[in-house]
Amino acid sequence: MTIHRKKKIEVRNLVKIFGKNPQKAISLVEQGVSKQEIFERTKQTVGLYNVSFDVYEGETFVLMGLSGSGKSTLLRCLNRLIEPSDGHILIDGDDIATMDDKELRETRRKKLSMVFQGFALLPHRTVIDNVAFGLEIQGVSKEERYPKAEDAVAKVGLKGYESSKTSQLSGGMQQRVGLARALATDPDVLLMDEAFSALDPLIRSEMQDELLALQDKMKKTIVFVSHDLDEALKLGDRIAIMKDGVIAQIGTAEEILTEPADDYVSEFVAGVDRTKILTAENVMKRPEPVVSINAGLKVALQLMKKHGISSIFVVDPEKVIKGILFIDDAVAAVKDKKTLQDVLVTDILSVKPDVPIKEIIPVMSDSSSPLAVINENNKLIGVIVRGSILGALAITEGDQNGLT
Ligand SMILES: Nc1ncnc2c1ncn2[C@@H]1O[C@H](COP(=O)(O)OP(=O)(O)OP(=O)(O)O)[C@@H](O)[C@H]1O
Repeated sequence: MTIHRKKKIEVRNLVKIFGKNPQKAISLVEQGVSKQEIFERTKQTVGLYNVSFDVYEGETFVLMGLSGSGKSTLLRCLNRLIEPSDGHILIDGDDIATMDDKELRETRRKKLSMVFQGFALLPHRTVIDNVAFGLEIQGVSKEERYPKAEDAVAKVGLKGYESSKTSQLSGGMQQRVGLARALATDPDVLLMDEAFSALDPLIRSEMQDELLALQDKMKKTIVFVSHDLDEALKLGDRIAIMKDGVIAQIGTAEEILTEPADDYVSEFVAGVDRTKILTAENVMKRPEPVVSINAGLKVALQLMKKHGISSIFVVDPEKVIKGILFIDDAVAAVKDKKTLQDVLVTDILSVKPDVPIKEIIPVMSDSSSPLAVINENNKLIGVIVRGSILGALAITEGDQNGLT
């Protein structure tokens, strides 16, 4: 079944050249001249070149890349804080790039909100006033502003702090105020520019968790700029890796880790702890062979011998897992004239498909049995053996993280 998701943002052939003579720079980019050389020859900076991508409704899309790769420029083109040199940016099908001032103001007001790294708060005003301020500049009446601001303050966990001055709050709390101010207008699209980069690591991680929890409920479309790969992998439904003003790859965390588009992306993700990102689903094999609970021991034994395996999962006709049969038990049972049911081990190791490998490795290293991957109805959907994990991590024998 194909799921058709609504495109919220469509970026087409977006170009941004900083400087007075963009055309000269564009013709050099087209000839494959590097960004550095273009700058040396023309004094024009290639901010973005021919960038195209879609962001789906309800998606968290992360723009990721080294300093100067064009992330902020791209984000700021989306609400035209930076004017694109060329290309199209459709939001719900309407092209931001060609709107007149009035249409642009209206679209920003109704659909877009931005959260900045430096919080951009008014330090001597209270929390509630800062949040309401976002609504005030949109022309929302005072009667409407304050109830909306209170809702937003509660959403980000700052209930009780409404009358505190923002200058007296910690960095994490200030960023919550920044987030509340952006949420108060109930935008469809949140643009977040390195929103958590100024926070220390623990608070930052807390804010990331909070955003994930909020997003679970709000289902906004979020474009999030980060130069931190761990943050990108944690937050992004999909990630665009940028290099020198172009997108090197777009994909889910798993896609980027397992199928990097080029050497640049490979190097970029080389240091990532894959065990945190890859899940049971990414490393499982097809559950074959399995044996039916209604089959005899002899059939089970034949299957194990034919496939050279020492155990086999036993399922009912609906593929619901019933247990595991070990070859030694099966051989003994045939001799003793027992049935499959008599020697079936029902206490099996199993995981759900979304469990990270990090949690699976200790389980596997304590046991030689394969691990069953089951869905919410207890149907067997995959099997994990040690080799599948090692293969996915592509680690060498001397470095098996407790798997030996
Ligand atoms: N106003 C400007 N005038 C000239 N060049 C600019 C301007 N803004 C950005 N640039 C250049 O455009 C390129 C992309 O910059 P941008 O700020 O988008 O990168 P970034 O990936 O967001 O980096 P960072 O993480 O450091 O913010 C850089 O080479 C930068 O020097």
